[in-house]
Amino acid sequence: MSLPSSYSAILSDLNREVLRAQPSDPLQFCANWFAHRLEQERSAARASSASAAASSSSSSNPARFSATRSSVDDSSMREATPPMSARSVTGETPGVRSASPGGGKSANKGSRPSSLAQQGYAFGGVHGGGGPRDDHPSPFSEYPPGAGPRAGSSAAEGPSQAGNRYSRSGAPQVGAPTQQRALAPTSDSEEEVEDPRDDPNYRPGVTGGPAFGGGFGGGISGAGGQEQQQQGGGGLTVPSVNYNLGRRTSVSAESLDPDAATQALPKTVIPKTASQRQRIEKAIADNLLFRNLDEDQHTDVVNAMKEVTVQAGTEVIVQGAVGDFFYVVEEGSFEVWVRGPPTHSYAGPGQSMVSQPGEEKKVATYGPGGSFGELALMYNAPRAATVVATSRATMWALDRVTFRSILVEHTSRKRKMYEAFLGEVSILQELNAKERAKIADALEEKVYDEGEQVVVEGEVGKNFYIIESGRAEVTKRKRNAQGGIDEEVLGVLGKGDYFGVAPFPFSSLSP
Ligand SMILES: Nc1ncnc2c1ncn2[C@@H]1O[C@@H]2COP(=O)(O)O[C@H]2[C@H]1O
Repeated sequence: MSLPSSYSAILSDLNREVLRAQPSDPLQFCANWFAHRLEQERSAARASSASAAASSSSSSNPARFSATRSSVDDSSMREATPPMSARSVTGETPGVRSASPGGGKSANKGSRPSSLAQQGYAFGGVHGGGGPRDDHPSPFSEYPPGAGPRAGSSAAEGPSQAGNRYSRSGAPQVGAPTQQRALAPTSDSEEEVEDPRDDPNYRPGVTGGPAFGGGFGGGISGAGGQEQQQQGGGGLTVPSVNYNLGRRTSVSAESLDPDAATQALPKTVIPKTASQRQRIEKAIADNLLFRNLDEDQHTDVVNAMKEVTVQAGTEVIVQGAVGDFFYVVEEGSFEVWVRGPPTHSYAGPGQSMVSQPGEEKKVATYGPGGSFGELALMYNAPRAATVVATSRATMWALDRVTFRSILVEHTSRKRKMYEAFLGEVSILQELNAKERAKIADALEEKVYDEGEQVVVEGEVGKNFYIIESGRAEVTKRKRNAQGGIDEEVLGVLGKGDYFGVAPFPFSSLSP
């Protein structure tokens, strides 16, 4: 009996990479390489099936974005629309309200994994800034059994301990669905994905930021060494988790095997009852990340989710560890703690250096519908914070490979979708393709009903809006002779026009 040729080919590729990289930790290198390869192949397969579906339907069905525009952007609207520059407004002073039915179907609202593609797959090293605390039990220890500082702790420790240390101070905000129309960077969105380095809390050694606020992201890691691989009806392939802490997690890039895209790739499928599926749907209903997915992606996500129940005091995520899972909270509450970098003091000649662990601060809380653990998965960075349950809690965990392959695919689709549109927006004309791609990542489509206010005169503006389709009136309140308030229409905006607070880097281009 001989080995399958595809397997031999994979091993040849791996051997080549090992020879080239000469890793000091070959086992970790191989683990990373396989995980990366799997992500690439799944992403390519998704992209390939999506483009096949798109091309097979393209004759009768224009691209989604065109279809969106055509539904509202009729010729009369175009004629009624003055040149963009003349009608563009900045700032929040005038009110802007939708003047026509919100056009298009909102396809992609959501996440902004801006640096994902830029980072490629260069895994960051695990750094020590604020290592894991040693006073909380964790059935999800991200250490190999017996190897981590918390190896001896018991998962059964109860709420009393957690109650003392982690008094919950507030519920996470879970955004309700809104009627939307314009495209806005999600700079103030709870579920925005940001490069962790942009976060004010970011500091070297504590990678990551609160990208999603109440949003998403979480990581499990093979359930504390309890589980190295999950297997489901469909042949699950979750690489071993939790086995990386303290190891350098770097992967050298390899080219994508073009044939891989056409191969049937294993997906993570964890068998579930109908009621479990319903519970997942309810838990993710308000999460922007999941709202963006197409039907297949949605199904893949639900299939791959694993139910996890923890006791109060459990550290689901440990700062500094390698992240393997993203979590959505179904029930219960969590606190997020970030430990700052350690300080070092030196008393003088002959004295040794004294190091103090960094201060730990509570930075967020989560409750039902909240999600966490996305940062490490999106940015291939160590966990940016410790997340601890403050009550008994039930979560749904999504493995790293499924999370990344779906998100990466989604990101590239979103970029393609908005590429042409953004190229036509006057304020963005001077940007290069890469800069426009970054903006595409940040866009969130919102659909507004006719008459609905988008920004309100006098209120502090947070977003920058570009009109994808439809029209919006710019109005200003004026006192009339009778002492009442009239709304004077200053202008009408149309497709490609923009208003609101222009974020860097194009604020300098504002008229
Ligand atoms: N201020 C914050 N800094 C870092 N992580 C945060 C913060 N607020 C919430 N989190 C969440 O805590 C998670 C810890 O694991 P991740 O770094 O994967 O993703 C992180 C976020 O989902």
